Amino acid sequence: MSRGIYWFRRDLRLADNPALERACRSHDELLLVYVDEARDAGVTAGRAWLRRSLDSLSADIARIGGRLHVLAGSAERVIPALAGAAGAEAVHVSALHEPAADARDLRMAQALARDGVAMRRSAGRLMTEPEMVLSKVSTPYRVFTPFLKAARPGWRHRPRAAPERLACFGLPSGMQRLQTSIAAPEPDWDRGFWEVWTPGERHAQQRLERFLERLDAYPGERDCPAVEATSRLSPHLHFGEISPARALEAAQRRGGPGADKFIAELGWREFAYYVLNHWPDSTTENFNPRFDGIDWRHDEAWLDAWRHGRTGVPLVDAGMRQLWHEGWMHNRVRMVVASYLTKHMGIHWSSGASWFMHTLVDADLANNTLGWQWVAGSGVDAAPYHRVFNPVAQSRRFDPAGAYLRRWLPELRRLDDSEIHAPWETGASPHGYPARPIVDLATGRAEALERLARAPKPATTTG
Ligand SMILES: Cc1cc2nc3c(=O)[nH]c(=O)nc-3n(C[C@H](O)[C@H](O)[C@H](O)COP(=O)(O)OP(=O)(O)OC[C@H]3O[C@@H](n4cnc5c(N)ncnc54)[C@H](O)[C@@H]3O)c2cc1C
Repeated sequence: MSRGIYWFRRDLRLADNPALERACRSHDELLLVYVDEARDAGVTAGRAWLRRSLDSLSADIARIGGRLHVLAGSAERVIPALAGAAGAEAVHVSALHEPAADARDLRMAQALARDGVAMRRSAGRLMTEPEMVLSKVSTPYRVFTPFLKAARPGWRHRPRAAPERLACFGLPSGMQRLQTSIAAPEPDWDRGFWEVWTPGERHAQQRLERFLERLDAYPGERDCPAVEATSRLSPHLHFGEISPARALEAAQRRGGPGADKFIAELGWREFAYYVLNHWPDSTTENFNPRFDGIDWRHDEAWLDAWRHGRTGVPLVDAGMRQLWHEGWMHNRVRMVVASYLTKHMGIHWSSGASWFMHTLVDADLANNTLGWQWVAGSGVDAAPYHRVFNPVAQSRRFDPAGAYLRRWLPELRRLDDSEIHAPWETGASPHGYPARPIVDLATGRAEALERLARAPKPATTTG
């Protein structure tokens, strides 16, 4: 009788999960576990999602005869102890493709090997192995378009069905004390999330199907925050409730210009992981060292106004309030709020990135870092620093009727379309909303450009 352990991480699904398929093929019985290591790491939107996603996965597993055990502790201790106590031959995982997590997997594989247990890692989270795609001179790509051109031919996919039955064995004796469950946030600040989201594999698949019906409109409407034109698959992809390959294959089957655009966006996710793997320091360091010399502003009151949607700039405030309420923000608005923080307010991108990591249900180290460094101008293939998004022009262009602003800023609901994007211009700012932007748009832009001009040019550039 061969026994294996399946350790779920960010692959919270049964279908199209190569690691799980391999585990089922390799053993007569499995022990299915999730190790909750972040119990003391504070409350985040992602954790609120995780709680429901694990409930959904547990129910799906139970339907096919298995059982998921959620255990508390450090995985580096829990997994080898479980393997030893259960007499498991192997521990199966999907690769995470985050440098720190991958280094830990390597340490764990070595520790397990000393006890005669194999660690089997399978791909599935990404469609591109970051190490496999290199330029002609064997260096990593720094620009998205050539990366996509090189990577995309390798994105082949044979969808895998979910296992029909799961034969599971129970926790070895003495291990029951590790069982835990993730507590609901207290107070229930996450309640707005569940008006728009349902975590879990089944809902991820349904969201994909609903999106495919609107795929033709995606290229034309994906920048309009008032329209539900994008897939909203990001939290499902982050937690692995659906594989990127499944989304790719479905879009390819559907075809058309919408499919090409959507696949390119999936490509940005691949690129973000690629950059993270080749430049692991980019999560904390400016990719472009010139940005180290910028005199960033440290202003808690400004940061607080930005976080809570009180800057006096309607599109920025609407975005930050959507983020707080839904745990998600439209991509166009993410760019605008990030630009306002880093350029107009002169606050370093890491402050915004860390707020996003706490408040987004799709908070993802790779995607978030790439997004912030891109907007700030400090990243790989970044927007040029002198590109300062004008939040009023963006608002007029992408939300001309102010529907998005009215949804999130009740104070401005009564303003007409000509006033709502920049209420201070006509003296229309209603009581209860800042009378003018915390940083004037023209002054903030000029100061941002001066700030960069003042930063000394480093003698050499890295990377
Ligand atoms: C400052 C900033 C921070 C961001 N932080 C995150 C984050 O923490 N987590 C996250 O998943 N995305 C992040 N993004 C990227 C992007 O905003 C979201 O992926 C997108 O809004 C999710 O909505 P969607 O699923 O409807 O996207 P769709 O347009 O339907 O795209 C499909 C999928 O492609 C991927 N994708 C799309 N755009 C990007 C992009 N620019 N970079 C990387 N992947 C992309 C996502 O996985 C997305 O779910 C950030 C962008 C910016 C500008």
